[in-house]
Amino acid sequence: MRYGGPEGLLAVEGLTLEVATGEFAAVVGPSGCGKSTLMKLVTGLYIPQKGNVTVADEPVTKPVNIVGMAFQNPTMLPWRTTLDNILLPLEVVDRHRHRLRRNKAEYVEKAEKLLETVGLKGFGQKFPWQLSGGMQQRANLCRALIHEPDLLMLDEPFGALDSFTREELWCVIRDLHAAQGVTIVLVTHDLREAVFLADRIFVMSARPGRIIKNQTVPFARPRDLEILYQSDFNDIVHELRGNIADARKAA
Ligand SMILES: Nc1ncnc2c1ncn2[C@@H]1O[C@H](COP(=O)(O)OP(=O)(O)OP(=O)(O)O)[C@@H](O)[C@H]1O
Repeated sequence: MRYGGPEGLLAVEGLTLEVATGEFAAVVGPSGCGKSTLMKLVTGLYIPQKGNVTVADEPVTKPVNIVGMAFQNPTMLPWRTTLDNILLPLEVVDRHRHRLRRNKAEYVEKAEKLLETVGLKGFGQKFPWQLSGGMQQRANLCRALIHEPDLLMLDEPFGALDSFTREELWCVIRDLHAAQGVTIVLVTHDLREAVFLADRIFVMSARPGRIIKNQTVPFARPRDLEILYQSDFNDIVHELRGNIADARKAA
């Protein structure tokens, strides 16, 4: 994938990876290596000049609607309540728009249930600016999940949070993954986050990004936060850190 025409910037090249249905994959790598580009290619926001992207056995040729996305900065519309922000994807996607009009009460109930799952019961009528950063991230997750996506793409969704809130949200995501069987791809700079949450971790090279390591995480689920203090957990984090440092040096 090259940005800005034939002479433009080559963001990723020879980038191959496969994520199985229901799997939790994490993507880590040096800053600027093309992680967000990978997310945009998978979701069909960009179409690569060379190569193929396949989601649920279909070639990606336009934005994929079985995907839910959450990014680092929750972009909630300030003039809509949290609940109305969560319902927004249903208004945008054609297929859902008609159903939303007919079955609004059903969708409101679903949004309220999601809010409860992420610990925001009763906050639906608040405006985003009345919520803390961590609460907005939680609401952002509800918005990514409202249309019951088969694939959830998370791009640094907890980056801006303090470590306690981040760990709390790791558990929310862990439980969502266990309960809904959704396939998840998480881009993160936080190696502990990757090892805590993922079944498989892909390490990318420096730009132009490609996969230089495919690491299976051996820990059984459900994982408890206590695992963060185990030496075999930290060995994996340490090794990944070395892989990324080497990739940066090689750049
Ligand atoms: N729309 C765009 N137009 C031009 N260049 C872009 C565009 N988006 C990204 N790039 C460039 O492509 C390269 C890869 O960017 P990308 O955001 O995918 O990396 P990243 O690994 O997610 O970065 P970070 O870890 O810093 O968030 C960078 O050099 C970036 O400047």
